[in-house]
Amino acid sequence: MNDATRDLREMVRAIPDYPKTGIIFRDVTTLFGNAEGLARTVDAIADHVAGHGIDLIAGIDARGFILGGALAVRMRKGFVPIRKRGKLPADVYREEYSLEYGTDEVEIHKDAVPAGGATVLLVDDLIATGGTAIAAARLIQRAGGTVPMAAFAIDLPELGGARKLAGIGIDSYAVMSFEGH
Ligand SMILES: O=P(O)(O)OC[C@H]1O[C@H](OP(=O)(O)OP(=O)(O)O)[C@H](O)[C@@H]1O
Ligand SMILES: Nc1ncnc2[nH]cnc12
Repeated sequence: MNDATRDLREMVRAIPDYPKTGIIFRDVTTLFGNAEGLARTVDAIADHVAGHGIDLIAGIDARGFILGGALAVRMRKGFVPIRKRGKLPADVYREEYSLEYGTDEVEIHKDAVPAGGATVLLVDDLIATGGTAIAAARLIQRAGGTVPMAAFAIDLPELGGARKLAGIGIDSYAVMSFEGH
């Protein structure tokens, strides 16, 4: 871990014994609320993915919209929202996935990827078990996109999400990681 990454980690608020789950909640509102924290997180991802032929950025509802939206502007790419069930107005594809507690569903517009396909960077604030990111990647693929890479502000490596993404051929990059969860 270099000094820059240590500074960013210190901007993430840890909430121990988060209600109902008992997890340490890694709160990015403090990171994104800091001008340097947000800009340097976005810059780190933009630098990492430069030269990989990304056509579009897809962000996951809700915290992935903050990072993905900022990154799309920084990279001058369009933004595709992957939303929780029932929010998108036009025809959708839907995937169900498991969380640490319970299940949820995400959707993408069927026409989110232009005809002929596109290389899409998947973005979210955090990867834990990987259930959300894998469901989102499937949606992009069903809409005709290719997903070579996914990028996160935070990885919780003990929960194995990045390994699961690698298992379906998606490289992941995280600006910082936290042991424990
Ligand atoms: O890797 P996983 O185990 O799937 O967990 C990661 C997901 O959990 C959080 O979202 P959450 O479902 O809490 O929704 P929110 O962004 O609306 O708060 C986080 O923003 C990721 O999307
Ligand atoms: N530990 C955690 N902190 C914040 N968001 C999460 N989403 C899944 N696990 C999380």
